[in-house]
Amino acid sequence: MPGTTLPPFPDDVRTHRLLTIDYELIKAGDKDEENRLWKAATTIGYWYLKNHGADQEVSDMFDMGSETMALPFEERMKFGQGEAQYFGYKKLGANVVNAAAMNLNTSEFINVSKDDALAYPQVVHRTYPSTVNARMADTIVPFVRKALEVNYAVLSIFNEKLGLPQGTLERLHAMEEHSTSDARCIRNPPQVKERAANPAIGAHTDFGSLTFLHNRLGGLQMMPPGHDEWSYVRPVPGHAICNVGDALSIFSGGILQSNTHRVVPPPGAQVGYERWSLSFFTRPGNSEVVRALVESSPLIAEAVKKQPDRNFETGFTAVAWLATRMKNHRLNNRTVKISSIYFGGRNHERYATGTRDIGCKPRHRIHSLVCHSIAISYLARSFLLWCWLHAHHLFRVF
Ligand SMILES: O=C(O)CCC(=O)C(=O)O
Ligand SMILES: [Fe+2]
Repeated sequence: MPGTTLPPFPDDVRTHRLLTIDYELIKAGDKDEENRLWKAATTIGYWYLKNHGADQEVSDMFDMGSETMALPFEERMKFGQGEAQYFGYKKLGANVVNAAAMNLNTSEFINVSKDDALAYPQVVHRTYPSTVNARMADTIVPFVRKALEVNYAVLSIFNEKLGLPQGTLERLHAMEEHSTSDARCIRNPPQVKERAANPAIGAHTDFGSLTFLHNRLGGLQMMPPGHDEWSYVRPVPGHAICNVGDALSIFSGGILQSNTHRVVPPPGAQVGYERWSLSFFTRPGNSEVVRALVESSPLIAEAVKKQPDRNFETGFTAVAWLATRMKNHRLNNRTVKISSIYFGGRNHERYATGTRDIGCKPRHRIHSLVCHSIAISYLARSFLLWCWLHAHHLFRVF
């Protein structure tokens, strides 16, 4: 990957255009740019971020990733994620990406905890491969600090827009509090088949609050609200792809959107290339409870009132919430669509994390009406058969 010339992203695949936010303008307090960021976060939950100033750190992190994946497999596995561990190395095929087909994912990654990086050489959660330790001070810590700087700037804008008391979101994600925040470098081996049935990372929403993502090849796809088909997110050089995760969406009473996405083999001529991506996930402090901040903001209280069917009280602390979500993800990717149902003139997709209204498309309505008609005629026939049997029985008795 590093140093390789990659084929361009094709022009003939469906993509979703994201707003591009300029981090230089955000830092300068530009109100128009803050409004554009707010629009992106409350409509689709995704945006590009340019001028983030992290290009060198990102490139160094990719080098760290390839050095780590070049270690002998047994060496990597010494630092493997156990059942309960979230940080460390995850081998290929450890998660299920398609519950029905029991397909396993085709990605491997190394997760480095924010707490371990910032405390290094002290160990807070766990130890890492030699390739990670060797780059802790001059690669990982600078990347973690940059990502945190970007994500805190974004959180402070959301805090103001949500009408929360100053510093509320920053406190919920306090740098000093231990958390599951981490940097993740992912490798997907080259694939032979474009749009293969087996996604590299199955459909999911991010569990935490904010994701700061960097990739070079296509393959990331999202399901924009109201759509029922996947769209690629085109990688743009020097632009991070940022998104809202479930925890922040819940804190905000659903005002901030966390959207479903997945990773499939790169499209077009990119398919035969190894795919790398790098994320920093900002997650709430371990002891913070994941629930809508209704007491702190009338705007959030109002939003929650308008969605009586959605549960904004998870009853979990952030650390327990992540453990539960991870367990589901490993056993069976429950954030994958479980079923589609049609009621009230709308189509709904059922996920383990809730039901999502995906709007109404005429062909779904027809499909749903046909299914309902078949079901009703089946029930009617069963009822008639039961009546006949019963009448026959009565006739014989009398
Ligand atoms: O690899 C990518 O482009 C996205 C990865 C992702 O969605 C994740 O790690 O949660
Ligand atoms: Fe993700």
